[in-house]
Amino acid sequence: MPTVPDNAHLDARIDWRSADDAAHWIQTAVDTIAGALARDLDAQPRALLLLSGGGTPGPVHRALADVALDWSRVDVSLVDDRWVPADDAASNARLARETLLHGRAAAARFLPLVPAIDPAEDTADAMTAAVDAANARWREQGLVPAIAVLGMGDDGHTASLFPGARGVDHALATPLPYAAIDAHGCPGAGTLPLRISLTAAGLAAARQRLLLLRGDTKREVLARAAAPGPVAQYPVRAAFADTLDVLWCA
Ligand SMILES: O=C(O)[C@H](O)[C@@H](O)[C@H](O)[C@H](O)COP(=O)(O)O
Repeated sequence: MPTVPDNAHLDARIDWRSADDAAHWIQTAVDTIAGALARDLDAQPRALLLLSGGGTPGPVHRALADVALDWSRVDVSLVDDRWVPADDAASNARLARETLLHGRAAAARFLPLVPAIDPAEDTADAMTAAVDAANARWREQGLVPAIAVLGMGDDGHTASLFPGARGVDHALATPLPYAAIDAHGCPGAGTLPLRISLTAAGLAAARQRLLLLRGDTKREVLARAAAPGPVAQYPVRAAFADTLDVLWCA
């Protein structure tokens, strides 16, 4: 079992777990997420699950879909999404629908962040309206997320909080759960710079945060981020609220 990296001055608030192999990593992630949902479903009528996008979480979502939960009482929403149509290959809503929302989990209620995009509408206005709607829904739904499942880029971003992106300073300071991000010029955002993202407050609001990491590069980036420093330098630091569960595998 790989041990916690000896070069990692991990903050006491990081609960680091590493898995021997991908199968163990997936099952541990599924058990953690399902446990968080079951805990909330035991205590209240509904539970809220927040998912990220990217290339890491798909296998976990697929395995999670088979878990025997009362999925009809689960709301699934997103940590962040790209400002693309819901059927776009880059859409995190599409990723959630394709990897989680089938089988047993098809009974869950999905709450997207990005509405149908009207090309005739001013993009900035449309994104502002979508963020306002996501924040209003969060307030009206009154649900504390049972768990936010996070990823991290090699630049130390999580959600869509890219270092140096327009809107990140606001997202790290606002008490609202979602914000619009313009990551033009941020390599980590690739060709998808316009985002709606959980803010630092949104990340902190979740009862639990699970950061799923694969590979040595991400382990090293997290170790650097775990050292003291400004959140804006490594925005994954915004997820260090209270406790951050990290699950890593080579
Ligand atoms: O919309 C997104 O891209 C994600 O929410 C983002 O925060 C992702 O978790 C990281 O970029 C890591 O992505 P990988 O899993 O592809 O490394």
